[in-house]
Amino acid sequence: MDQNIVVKALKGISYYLNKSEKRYAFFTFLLLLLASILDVFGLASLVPVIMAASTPSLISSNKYLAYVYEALNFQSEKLFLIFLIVGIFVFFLLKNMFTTWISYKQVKFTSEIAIKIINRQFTKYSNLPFWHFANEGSAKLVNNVLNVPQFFVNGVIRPTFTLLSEVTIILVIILGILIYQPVLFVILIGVLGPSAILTYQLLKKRSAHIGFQLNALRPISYGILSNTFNGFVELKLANKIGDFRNQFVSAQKKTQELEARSYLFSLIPLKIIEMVAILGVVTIFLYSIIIEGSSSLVAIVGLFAAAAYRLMPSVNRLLTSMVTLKQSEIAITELMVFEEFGQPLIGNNSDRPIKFEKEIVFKELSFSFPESRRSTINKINLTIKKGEKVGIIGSSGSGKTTLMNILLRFYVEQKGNILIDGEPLTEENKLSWYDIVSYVKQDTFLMESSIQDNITLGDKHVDQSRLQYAIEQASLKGFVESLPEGVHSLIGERGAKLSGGQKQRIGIARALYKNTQVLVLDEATSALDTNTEREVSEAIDRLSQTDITIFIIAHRITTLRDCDRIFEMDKGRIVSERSYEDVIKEVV
Ligand SMILES: Nc1ncnc2c1ncn2[C@@H]1O[C@H](COP(=O)(O)OP(=O)(O)OP(=O)(O)O)[C@@H](O)[C@H]1O
Repeated sequence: MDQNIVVKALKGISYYLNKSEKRYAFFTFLLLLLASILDVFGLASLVPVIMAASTPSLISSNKYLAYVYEALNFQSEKLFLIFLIVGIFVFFLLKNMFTTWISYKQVKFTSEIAIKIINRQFTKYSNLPFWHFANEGSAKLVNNVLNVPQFFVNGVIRPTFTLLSEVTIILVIILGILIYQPVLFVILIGVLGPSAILTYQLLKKRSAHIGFQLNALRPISYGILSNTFNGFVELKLANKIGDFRNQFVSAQKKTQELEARSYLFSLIPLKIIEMVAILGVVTIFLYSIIIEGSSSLVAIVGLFAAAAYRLMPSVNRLLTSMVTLKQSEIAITELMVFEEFGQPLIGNNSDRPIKFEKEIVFKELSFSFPESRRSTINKINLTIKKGEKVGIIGSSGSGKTTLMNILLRFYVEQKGNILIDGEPLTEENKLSWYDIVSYVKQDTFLMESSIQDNITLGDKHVDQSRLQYAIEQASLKGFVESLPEGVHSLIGERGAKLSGGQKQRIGIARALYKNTQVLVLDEATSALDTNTEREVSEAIDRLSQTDITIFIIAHRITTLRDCDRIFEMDKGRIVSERSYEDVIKEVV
């Protein structure tokens, strides 16, 4: 037996259990054990009753039956038989009610653990630092949050329960045989033991390999599907759907082959154990035929067959659980990845609330990406007064977005800092900062839901007057009023039913609905046509009347019309500071 995988599984499970859950798990295991013992007892009790029914004289000759007969003071064998048969029925009825109840308890407990793991996985992956997040890719993230916990429950928790109860039940039977029939014990151990070990050894490596490959394949299929449906328009026009289908089918083909092999591996143990049991019977028979005077062996054959008959399903379940565990080993490993992010975000709004009344200061701010040799942001010094509208321009790759990502804390500076009214932005006050800062990107995030949900990000208790204010300020009023269902109209997946300008104005409305004091607009109008640019510019005009501090990263100079100051970036530095008029003059 590979102790490692069992120990690893037990450690993996106990990692997720608190003290009382561990106690509960142990208690459930004891109940499971009791249920298995009752199972064996139930089957074993059938034999004397059937024998007594066919040969009533056994009641007086069998010392156990005779004892019960006397103890209960029965006067007629017939009545005693009826009592035994009804008794057996009642016993089976109660036993099955009891085992069903235990199964229910066990299933409930397992799904509670599953929810706990899924919750933790979600927390972990939503806490990942931004670049880890970007590196992982959404297909892998979905797999790790959704599939791996399920894989762990079905492939680790359930088989471990089965494995433990089967091991105990096998031990109980084998010990019983040892006491009752030592010769049979030796034969059983000699025949079943090595064959079980060999079967497991045969399947072990292959099983781990299957689990590993299946886990690697899942995100691939998901990724291909997600690309196909996200890039539907482009792929159709480029006539590439066929290629994507082929890739998907080929990934699925491998998955199906592996699933089939995995299923086959779950069938093999029973076949081998059955063959070995028959081989055992044949061997004992041959031995008794060839070696004369060993007729007592025939009785042993009968007993062997009976014991093997009861042991075979148990040994089979034991082996299948081990094979499943081995296949799911990867789930234990995968669940342990990024454990350092398993706790909910530290810091909360009441800890060290950010107060923003005066200024934002970028002080000697420097940042470089782990794999990059030069600084992407290089010693930036800037002071922005509250309520100022600031434009940031610069060639592609000059560091504009990176600078804003540091302001939004998706990246953390290596040197210098950003001070809000003198207080540096840190992990501790990040959540409080997020209360007052918003980001409107070129590709605004939109949910497949209503306009209201998209503006309030699914608020349960919507502040209607704030919603109306946000819609008006974002120049969405006319559009919303033209829709039959108003703010409750659905916008399609990722805003499929909206124009580019409308999408971005939803983003602006979202920022206004939230009590935003600092707004970052990234490439606000670069992807828009002239008409919608005018609409978005109108929304920005309105915003500039408020006391919201705004950073606009723009390629179109006209978007920056309302900016108080415009900074130009080059190679991670601020190289100039100008007014809109100066910039316009230069361009002209
Ligand atoms: N996740 C990343 N890992 C490594 N390098 C990155 C990453 N993101 C951006 N960079 C690099 O950092 C530099 C600055 O990128 P950034 O996106 O800030 O430029 P930008 O000025 O906003 O450009 P654009 O106007 O094209 O959006 C670029 O050279 C880019 O290749």
